[in-house]
Amino acid sequence: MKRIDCDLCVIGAGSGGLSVAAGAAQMGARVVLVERAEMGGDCLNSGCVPSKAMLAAAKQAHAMTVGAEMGITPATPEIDFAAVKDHVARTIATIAPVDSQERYEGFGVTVIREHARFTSPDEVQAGDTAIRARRFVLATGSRPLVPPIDGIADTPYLTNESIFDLRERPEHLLIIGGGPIGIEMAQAHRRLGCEVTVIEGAKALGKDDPELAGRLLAMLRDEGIRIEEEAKVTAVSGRPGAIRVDTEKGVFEGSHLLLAVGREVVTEGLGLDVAHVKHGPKGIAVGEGLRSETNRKVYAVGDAAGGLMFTHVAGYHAGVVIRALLFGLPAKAKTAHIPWATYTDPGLAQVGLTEAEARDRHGDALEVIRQSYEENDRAIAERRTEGMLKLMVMKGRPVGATILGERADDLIGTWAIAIASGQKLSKIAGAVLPYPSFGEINKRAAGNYFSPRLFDNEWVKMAVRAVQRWVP
Ligand SMILES: Cc1cc2nc3c(=O)[nH]c(=O)nc-3n(C[C@H](O)[C@H](O)[C@H](O)COP(=O)(O)OP(=O)(O)OC[C@H]3O[C@@H](n4cnc5c(N)ncnc54)[C@H](O)[C@@H]3O)c2cc1C
Ligand SMILES: NC(=O)c1ccc[n+]([C@@H]2O[C@H](COP(=O)([O-])OP(=O)(O)OC[C@H]3O[C@@H](n4cnc5c(N)ncnc54)[C@H](O)[C@@H]3O)[C@@H](O)[C@H]2O)c1
Repeated sequence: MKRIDCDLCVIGAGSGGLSVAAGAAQMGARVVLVERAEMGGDCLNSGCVPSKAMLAAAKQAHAMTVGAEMGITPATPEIDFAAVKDHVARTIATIAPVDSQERYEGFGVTVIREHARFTSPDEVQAGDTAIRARRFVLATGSRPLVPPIDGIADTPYLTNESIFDLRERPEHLLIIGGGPIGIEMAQAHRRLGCEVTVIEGAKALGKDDPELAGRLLAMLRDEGIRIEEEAKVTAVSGRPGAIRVDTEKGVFEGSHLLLAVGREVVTEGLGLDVAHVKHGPKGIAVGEGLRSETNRKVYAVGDAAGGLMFTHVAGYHAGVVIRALLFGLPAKAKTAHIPWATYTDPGLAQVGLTEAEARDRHGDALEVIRQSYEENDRAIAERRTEGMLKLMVMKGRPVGATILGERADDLIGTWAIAIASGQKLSKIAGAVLPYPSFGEINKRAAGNYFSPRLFDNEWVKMAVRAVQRWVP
């Protein structure tokens, strides 16, 4: 048995673990990083990257079918599904060097490619190496939840871990779950020539603003995706190519089944009880500082911490724990400023409070500003006017924003920065932006807050008249 003593042992080389290891090693800490599978974790190998690559191919295919109003004759795209998957694999391969073992070893990190588990509160075993560390970071991620549906054990199904390897086009993809995974995969597959049915037990995109999520769902239905809501699944059955899903709303039949019903945090096999690390079904029990309440040597980041499950959250967590671990400074992980986006076309993005949450918290003092894409010249030129920004404002400061439309994922960034830094709307209204850009939608919304205060204000009018009388 080899022995390593270090400052920091990071378990898991996904978005969270990689960020912690890179930051800590480059700032002088002795770091060991343990990964049992692919470097890069879920995001690179079976999450964000392959899903966005597939959506990009789908968008390209869709673009060929529209455009008559711009004078471009629509064409039926010929889709080579296996070649689309080659594009997905190439995308992963292009990004992979950034997360590679070699790169991390270049930072001075000792990388061990083994399963890690605690053997005591301050020691981890990985293969034939025992690692004693002053601090540990659990960045062990999550995996697709497989619910105990009747018949699931005998029915072939796909998850995000297998769907990107499928090289033949599913004739009819049934998707259980209308969250971001289900909805992104639904549009990608529909535009790549599959019949798609989404079976959702409650409301699809239920974590988003119901009004703008509802508009998006209507557009997806117009593209030919069947989305059944309030259809709780009672049983599944079938064989490859012939799947049946029984729900309280009826029976659905298709050729393939994708499970997209949420994630579960991986806690078993880690020796958490031996290490006295409290954990539950939602993940490792940590406080605001992401530190275990029962073993003060242990921190958890990313999906393992059981909160919002996004790559940028894992990266943010890394910054929080590095501050505490390396400099002993107090640090808290907050959530109010965390944005997210669903990368459909058009996209749906959120930061801060939704309208309903803001009304609950602020009551009548809340102002909701709406800005349609229809008034944006760039959106008109590109025939992408089917969008809307909803801005929740309290006393001149944004407290939430929801955007449905082209480039929603980029546009939400302005509001993420504004909310994180407590900026006033006047800063955004006063910004000079290039014309014609989609970004002007944000500026216009901020301007709308001030327009009635300036233009419908008798005091302003009186002041202007008075000054004009005296100006030479
Ligand atoms: C289909 C899909 C699409 C997504 N799209 C987006 C998106 O567009 N944007 C976004 O922000 N987020 C997206 N996400 C979420 C994002 O992928 C995750 O939030 C992110 O990967 C979490 O990073 P992590 O480091 O916490 O965990 P992971 O990336 O899961 O990494 C955990 C690592 O720990 C390793 N590990 C676990 N246990 C052990 C052990 N005992 N010993 C050694 N190694 C271990 C695993 O092998 C894994 O590599 C998506 C997720 C899915 C499934
Ligand atoms: N664009 C992005 O950033 C992105 C994309 C994909 C995934 N993700 C991350 O991955 C996480 C997991 O995504 P997800 O879509 O799997 O989970 P989710 O929890 O967001 O959605 C799962 C959906 O499945 C439904 N459901 C659960 N059990 C069901 C059943 N038995 N029958 C029918 N419906 C059922 C739920 O009501 C819910 O709407 C997300 O919360 C997000 O954090 C992010």
